[in-house]
Amino acid sequence: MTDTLDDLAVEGTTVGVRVDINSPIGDDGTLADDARLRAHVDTLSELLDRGGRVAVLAHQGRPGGDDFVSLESHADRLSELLGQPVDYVDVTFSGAAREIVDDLDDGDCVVLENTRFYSEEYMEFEPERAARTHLVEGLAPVLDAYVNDAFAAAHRSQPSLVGFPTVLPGYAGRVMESELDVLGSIEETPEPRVYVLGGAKVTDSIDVAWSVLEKGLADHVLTAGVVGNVFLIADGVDLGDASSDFIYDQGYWDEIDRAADLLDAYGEQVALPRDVAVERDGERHEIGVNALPPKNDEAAMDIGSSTLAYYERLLEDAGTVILNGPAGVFEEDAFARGTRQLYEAATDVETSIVGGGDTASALRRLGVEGFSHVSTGGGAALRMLTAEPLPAVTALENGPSQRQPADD
Ligand SMILES: Nc1ncnc2c1ncn2[C@@H]1O[C@H](COP(=O)(O)OP(=O)(O)OP(=O)(O)O)[C@@H](O)[C@H]1O
Ligand SMILES: O=C(O)[C@H](O)COP(=O)(O)O
Repeated sequence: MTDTLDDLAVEGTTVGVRVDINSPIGDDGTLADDARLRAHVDTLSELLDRGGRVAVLAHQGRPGGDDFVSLESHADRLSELLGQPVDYVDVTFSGAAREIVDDLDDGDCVVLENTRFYSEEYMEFEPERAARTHLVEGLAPVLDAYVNDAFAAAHRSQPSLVGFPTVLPGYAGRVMESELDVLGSIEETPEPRVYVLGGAKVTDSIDVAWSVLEKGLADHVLTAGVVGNVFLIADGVDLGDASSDFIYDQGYWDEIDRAADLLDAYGEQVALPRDVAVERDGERHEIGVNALPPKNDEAAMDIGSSTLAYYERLLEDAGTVILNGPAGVFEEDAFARGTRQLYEAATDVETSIVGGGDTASALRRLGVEGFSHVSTGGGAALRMLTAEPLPAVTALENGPSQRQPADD
């Protein structure tokens, strides 16, 4: 069990708070969506209201990407969301950063620079080694405690996630606590349990499928999106060149063999699309799998109506549904139907859990709501849904035993 904010004596304590505010960035290089910032408001406000001195740590993007930008606009938006000044500092662990953190007063909040501007933060380490990186060795001396609220990054073994709790008392923030609560007790959710695997992360989805079927966690796995297309090809369906080339170009061709092996081992529990939707004459056109390949070699962009009816029947009997990834190219109106209808059907299941940051924002855009839990995490949620440990959570659990008394 990890300690939470209930176990931390916050007043007068300087706390390094790792959040995940890795967000879409606009053409002007600033924040384009604040959903992930909103998620952390409860944790940050609680720490500030209880008299904490808060230094926010976070990453944005990956080196080389267009979204690999500074956290200045994130700090501006956090200031609006928290209703108090939030300073931004363009360094993370230098002498200047230490001085600013050391000078914080009770209730002050500062956002330090993008942790990934420092090369070690984009590497994975064992916690003890991560504790000896420049970031952790530089900053830890001016911190009294570490709070990890970055559930969405908890599958990474990077210094800001596993190094700090190895040298400082570590606590789960409110986002982390609620994610661990819900996703950590997957085995206790009502059965039958159905996993819906869509989207474009084929390797991750096949890993999840193997794992949940092997562990007996899933009664059925429903496939959709690019994942469904890979399974169709693995099942011997000729999807045509457009879809096949797409899968090849995305580097997923070898996954077809893994999907075929999975079908050999667990075929009866894995549901495949019965029809797909393509674009023909500028409109959505559905084709049954027996009539494939498409005559004009159009790409399969969504699951069709027969598949939806079939999947809805399987969901009617489910006690729990766990969904990750859209059923089609939801960004285009004509191909959003599969995602909207399938996810809407899932809201009727007793326990419905959605993993995947992109999926969550797709659902917001499509106006689908009513799930038991929408996770802030993509990869992290997937990993937890297979009942695998997350390095950042393990580091919190194993951290220094020294704990401070809670506030009175
Ligand atoms: N049939 C399809 N052909 C091509 N692209 C597709 C198809 N179905 C879904 N997609 C694409 O998959 C993408 C989303 O998949 P992804 O796996 O990244 O979702 P996610 O799991 O919610 O993401 P994350 O885990 O990062 O939060 C969308 O951009 C969508 O257009
Ligand atoms: O957006 C995410 O999934 C997390 O912030 C982790 O980001 P990463 O995949 O770049 O490590």
